[in-house]
Amino acid sequence: MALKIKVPATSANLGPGFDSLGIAVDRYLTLIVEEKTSKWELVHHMGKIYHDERNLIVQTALKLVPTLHPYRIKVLSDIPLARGLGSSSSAIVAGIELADQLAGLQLTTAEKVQFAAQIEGHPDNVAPAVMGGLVISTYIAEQALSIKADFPDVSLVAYVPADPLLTVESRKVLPRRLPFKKAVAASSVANALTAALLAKQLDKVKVLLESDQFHETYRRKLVPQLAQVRALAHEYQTYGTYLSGAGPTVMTLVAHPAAAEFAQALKAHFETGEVLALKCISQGPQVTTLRTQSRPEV
Ligand SMILES: Nc1ncnc2c1ncn2[C@@H]1O[C@H](COP(=O)(O)OP(=O)(O)OP(=O)(O)O)[C@@H](O)[C@H]1O
Ligand SMILES: N[C@@H](CCO)C(=O)O
Repeated sequence: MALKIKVPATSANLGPGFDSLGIAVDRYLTLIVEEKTSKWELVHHMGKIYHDERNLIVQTALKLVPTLHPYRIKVLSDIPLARGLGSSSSAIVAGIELADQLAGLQLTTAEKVQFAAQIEGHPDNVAPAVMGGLVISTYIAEQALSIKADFPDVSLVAYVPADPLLTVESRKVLPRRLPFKKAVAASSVANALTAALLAKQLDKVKVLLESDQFHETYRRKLVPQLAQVRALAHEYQTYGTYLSGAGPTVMTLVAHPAAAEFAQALKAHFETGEVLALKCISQGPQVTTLRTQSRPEV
């Protein structure tokens, strides 16, 4: 028997919800856990990602259970790496599910989010990767607290630039401090956006999603495509454009009937990069047991 673990991609921040808001989207990291081996062996075609115990998936699993026996694992992914779609969070959550399954830990959802957030450094991507849907997170006394909600029924169109941008680099341009008045104003925009999303008031979502004062101002020099996508989006029936995670992906909420046309317009506008039609999904990780003879569908 082999084990299959499938973890969704995520899009964090949603404009002003910096380090707090995130959604799960329909791209996946998939592990096929095959057989016990003498050393960890990760079989993949993902470029400069470790194939041995230094891999983030295994590192995470070993942090939970240092004595975990090594396995050969096939890793498949359609999540672009270091592009703002939560690839590292999916790897961390996959590592937690791996340890949970192999060692029979029976971790709770809250324990998985807490552990994943400790490794990732913030809960906004890992929480929806564990829980699915739209998740609003914070820390209270160093404990991650995450609330899952429905996301409005809209299409998501992502413009994924060709060049990667590591989160660690994109965080370096952020200010170390914000003046009190500015912090109050910025967090009130985030509060109102959360309310508008929950109340499905899409007309208000648009202006709030595009009024972030925490990070986009500082990061726009790293991602000039943000302003370009936003300007183009204003010509279509859209509900706001934001920098997905730490960038460089730029995400737009689009009314279903306008999604294909807007995606075409993005493709025509940019000579490089990729345009992805996505949707928010309510399911978190899926774990299934496979018969070894059958070829797994991924
Ligand atoms: N499947 C994987 N296996 C092992 N390591 C991975 C995997 N996916 C991502 N990583 C690691 O995570 C790094 C990218 O993480 P980073 O936080 O910079 O971007 P991201 O998670 O894709 O985007 P964001 O956090 O902005 O949504 C990769 O360079 C790699 O080191
Ligand atoms: N909130 C994080 C998401 C990327 O990990 C950031 O914007 O840096």
